[in-house]
Amino acid sequence: MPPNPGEAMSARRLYPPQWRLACATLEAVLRAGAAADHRLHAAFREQRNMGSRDRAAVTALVYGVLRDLRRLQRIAGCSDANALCALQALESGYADVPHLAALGFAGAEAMAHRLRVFDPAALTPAERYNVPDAIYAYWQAELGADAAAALAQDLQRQAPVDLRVNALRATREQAQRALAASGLAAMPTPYAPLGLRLHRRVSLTALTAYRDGWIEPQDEGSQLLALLVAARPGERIVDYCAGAGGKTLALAAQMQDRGTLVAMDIDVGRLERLKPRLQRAGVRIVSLLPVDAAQVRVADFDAVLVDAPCSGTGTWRRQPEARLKALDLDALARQQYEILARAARLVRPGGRLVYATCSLLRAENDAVVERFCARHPDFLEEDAGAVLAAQGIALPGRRLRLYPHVHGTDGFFGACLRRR
Ligand SMILES: C[S@@+](CC[C@H](N)C(=O)[O-])C[C@H]1O[C@@H](n2cnc3c(N)ncnc32)[C@H](O)[C@@H]1O
Repeated sequence: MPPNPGEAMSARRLYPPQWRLACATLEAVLRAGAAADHRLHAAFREQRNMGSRDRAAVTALVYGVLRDLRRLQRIAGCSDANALCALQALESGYADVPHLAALGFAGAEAMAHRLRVFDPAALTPAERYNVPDAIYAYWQAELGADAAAALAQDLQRQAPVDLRVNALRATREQAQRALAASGLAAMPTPYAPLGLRLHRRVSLTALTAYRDGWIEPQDEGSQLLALLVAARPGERIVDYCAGAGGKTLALAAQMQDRGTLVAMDIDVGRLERLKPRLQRAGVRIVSLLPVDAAQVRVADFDAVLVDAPCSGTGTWRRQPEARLKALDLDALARQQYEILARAARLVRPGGRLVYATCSLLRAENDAVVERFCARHPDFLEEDAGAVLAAQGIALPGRRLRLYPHVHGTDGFFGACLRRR
């Protein structure tokens, strides 16, 4: 925060098109539930005259508000997008009061005053860390006050850019050298053997290593979930909720592009987005099929991964607006159980079933696995930590639980089951 908000004469210049686009985007996210990144991508594509600085300023304003929404709403006393953008601009030094007034925002002086007199001690921890009250109370009860605060604080931060090196094209060291040649320092991730981490955002599509299929953006935690499948070359595997295929690509690389890999999803539009990624990665073993396609036989696969749709609480670093979604946890858990039970039919006797989410809520994780095991005595749970240990990864625990404040990854959950 500038020392005296509203009088920061050194304020960076915020141009009218940047201000208008930031306010309009925020309005769409808050009122219509739009996804901020989609909205911004579409706007930047349309407004070709916006350069990288414009885009960076708009993105910083919109995400700055979304990461800190509850605190800013308390200060503003309202949820008006312009008021919230103005507060963010004042605090981050993007604009001062005269500048905001020149941009046409009439409440600039009032917002600067509110900022000056606001007492941060008036905030509850849930407001300070921008978490819905019910979820914060749940984390406090489950993890304890200190861990809940550490988790919530980390979920407010910006995530690093994690990459998975495509072992079909390059080793981690080769990819690291290629990125260094493009001026990017990439550090090996602590747990995932093919992960690299960048600490600044770059346009990946401009990189030769990306265009040549050596690297794919993928959070380290998501890479670890794919490793729970322990896929081997020549196996028959289904990625039951493949979406745009982040984990399908990781599985294909584990399988050295040998065997059968079926990527399914209820939303075939998402699967379409996988096609160019498969081509870039040099993967040929993947068939894209709608969920429960007739040609997929039951009890015919060595392993099935269920990366279930969920609340996404573990990914709030990347999608801060996901906190705004009203959650019906009972309905989500029912859907997750049903998907897991349908997918389980495909597993052959002796085969593996992996249940994964990017949720940090027991109702979507342990409770679903326990309900499934209680109703499917032909499946036994195995030790997820042992599955990873067999691949040289030290993350002990019967179920994989990844937290940003502990592991530096997004939040994830994974459980390993085997059919008798
Ligand atoms: C967490 S996302 C998958 C992300 C993907 N595995 C990845 O790594 O990029 C969950 C996916 O489940 C899909 N889905 C929702 N309901 C489903 C169902 N009944 N059967 C199969 N897939 C479903 C959604 O369309 C969504 O793509």
